[in-house]
Amino acid sequence: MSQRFSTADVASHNKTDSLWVVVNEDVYDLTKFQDEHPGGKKILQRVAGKDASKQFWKYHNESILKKYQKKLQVGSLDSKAAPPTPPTTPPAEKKPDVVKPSAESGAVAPMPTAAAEEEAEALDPFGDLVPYADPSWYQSYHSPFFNQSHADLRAEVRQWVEDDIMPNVTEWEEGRKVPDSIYKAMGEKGYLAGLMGVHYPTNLTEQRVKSVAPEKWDLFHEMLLTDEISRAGSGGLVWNLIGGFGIGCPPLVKFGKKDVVKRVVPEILNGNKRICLAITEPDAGSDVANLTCEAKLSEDGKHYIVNGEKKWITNGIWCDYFTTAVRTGGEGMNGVSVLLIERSFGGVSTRKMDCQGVWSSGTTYITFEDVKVPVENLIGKENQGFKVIMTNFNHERIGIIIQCLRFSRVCYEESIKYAHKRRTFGKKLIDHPVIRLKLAHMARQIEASYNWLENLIYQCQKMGEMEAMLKLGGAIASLKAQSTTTFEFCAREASQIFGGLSYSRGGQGAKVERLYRDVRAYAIPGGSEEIMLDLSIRQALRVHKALGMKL
Ligand code: HEM
Repeated sequence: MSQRFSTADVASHNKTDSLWVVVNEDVYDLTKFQDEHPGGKKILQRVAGKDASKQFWKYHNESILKKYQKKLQVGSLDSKAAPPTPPTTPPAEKKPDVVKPSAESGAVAPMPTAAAEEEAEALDPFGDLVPYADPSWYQSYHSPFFNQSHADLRAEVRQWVEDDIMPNVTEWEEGRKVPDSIYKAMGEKGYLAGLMGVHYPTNLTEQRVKSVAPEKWDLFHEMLLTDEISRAGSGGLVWNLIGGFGIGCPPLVKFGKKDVVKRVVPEILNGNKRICLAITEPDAGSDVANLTCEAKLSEDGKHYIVNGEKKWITNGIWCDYFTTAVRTGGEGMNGVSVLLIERSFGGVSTRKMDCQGVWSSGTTYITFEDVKVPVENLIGKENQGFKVIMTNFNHERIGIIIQCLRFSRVCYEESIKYAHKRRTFGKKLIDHPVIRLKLAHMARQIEASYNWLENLIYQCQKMGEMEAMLKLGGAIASLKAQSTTTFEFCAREASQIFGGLSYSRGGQGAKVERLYRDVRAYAIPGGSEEIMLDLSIRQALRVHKALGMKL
C-alpha cells in the first residue's frame, strides 16, 4: 500500500459520508463498511478521522485485520516506517542439519551422532514467543529432535495457514465446508504425501514439499505439519484436510495390490480425488470386531458384493474412495477384511450428519447396497483385515494427540493474550492470581503431554512398524487419553477466561467456542478415553511380560 497520508489528511475524513480511521499507522476507509460493521456504525463514527488502534485491538483479533485489509486499507500514515526493501545480497547460508536421517526401511529415523550433538545449537526463535504457546524448540530451547529442515517447513506452513486459512476458518466452519481449493493445495504443496507415516513416497507422486527434500522427510516433519495446521483452531478444518486421508490412505499404500495402488493413489496425493476410512457402524464403534457390513464373494469369485451401513465417517460425502472394513467370514475379528470401495462402482449413498462439533469435516452416514467390488480391491488378506486396522491405529492416534495438544495450546494462547488486554475490577485479567492459576494448570499439562509425544514419535521412528505397534500401542493409547483430557481441561478454562465471548459464536472468542464444541470429537473416536486407558495398562503389561517383567 504505497499511498501516504498525514494525520491532518485523515482528520478531514471524519464524517459519515467519508469515514477514515487509523489502525497501527495504516489508514482505512470505512465509509461503505460502516453499515455492515457487526459492532455497529455509531461506534465507528465516534472515531472517524482518528487513530482508533486502541479501540480496534480491544474488540478484534489480528485475523480481522488480515481479512479486511485488502478491501479497506487505502494507505499508511507518512510517519510509518517504509517496509523493508528486499535484500540485494543472497540470504545467509542455512544452518547445517545437525540431525541426519538414517536410511533404514519402515520408518525414517534421525540419529543424533556424538558430533552432531556437540554441534547442536538451538534454532532461531520463531512466533510470538509467548511462553508455552508454542513448543519450546520454537523459542530457542535446545531439542534433539528438530533441525533447520523442520524450521523451514514450519515457516512455510505457518505462512500459508496465517494468510489463506486463519482469516476464513470461522466462515468455513459456519458454512460446513472448506473450499476445495484448500484441499487441492494440500496435494499441490506435497503435504498429503507427507502425512502417511511412511517415507515420502516419491514413486507415487510428482509433488514435493518446497522446503524439505523428500529424502529428509521424517515423522517430525509430519508432526509439525499437522501441528501448524491445527493452529487455525478448528477440528473441522483439520479433519477436512487430513482426517479422512490420514487414516484412509495409509492402509491402501501399505497393504493394497500394486496395480490398484498405482492406479488410485497418485490422484489422491495430488488432491484431485479423496479417500476416507469407513470402519465405524451404527452398532460397532470401538469394538471393531462386532462389525456387520457384509461382503459376499460372487459365484465366479471375481467380486465381493457389499451390503451394510457405516456411520460417523469423516469426509465421506466428498470421497471417491472408501477404505472399508467388511465381514467376509465368521464372527469376531478373524472374519473381517478391508476393501477399497470406489464410488464409481455404484450402490454407494452418502448423507451428511449434523454433529456437535467439527462442522466442516463432513461427518457422513454411508449405505452400501449391492456394491460390486473387484477382488483386486482387497487390502491385505481375506479375513485378516484386523491386522490392517490395528497397524493403522497408532498413526491415527498420534494424529489425534498432535491436534489435541495444539488445540490446547491455542486455548492457552488465546487466553493469555486476551488476559493481557481485558480489564476487570480495575486490573488486567493477567494480574488476577486466579486467572494465572488457570493458565499455569493449562501449561503444565500441555508441556508434559507434548514432551511425551516427542519421545513416542522418536520411538516410532526408531522401531519398525510391527515393533512399534506391539511395543508402543499401550503408551500411545495412554497419551491419547492424556491429550484429550488436557484438551477438554484447556477448552473449559479458556472458556471461563473469555466469559461471554466464548459463549457466543464468532468474534474474539471464536476459536475457544469452536474448540469447546470439538472436544468430544477427539475424546470419543479413535478409541474412547475409557478404552484407551484400560488398553494402556493391559497392553503395557503384556509387552513387559514378554520383555521379562518381574512382579
Ligand atoms: C478496520 C476496521 C474494522 C473492521 C474491519 C472491523 C470488523 C469487525 C468485525 C468483522 C466484527 C465482528 C466480530 C469479529 O468477528 O471479531 C467487529 C465487531 C466489533 N467491532 Fe469492529 N471493525 C473495525 C473497526 C472497529 C473500531 C475502530 C471499533 C471501535 C471503535 C470497532 C468496534 C467493534 C465492536 C464493539 C464489535 C463487537 C464486538 C463483540 O461482539 O464483542 N470496530 N468488527
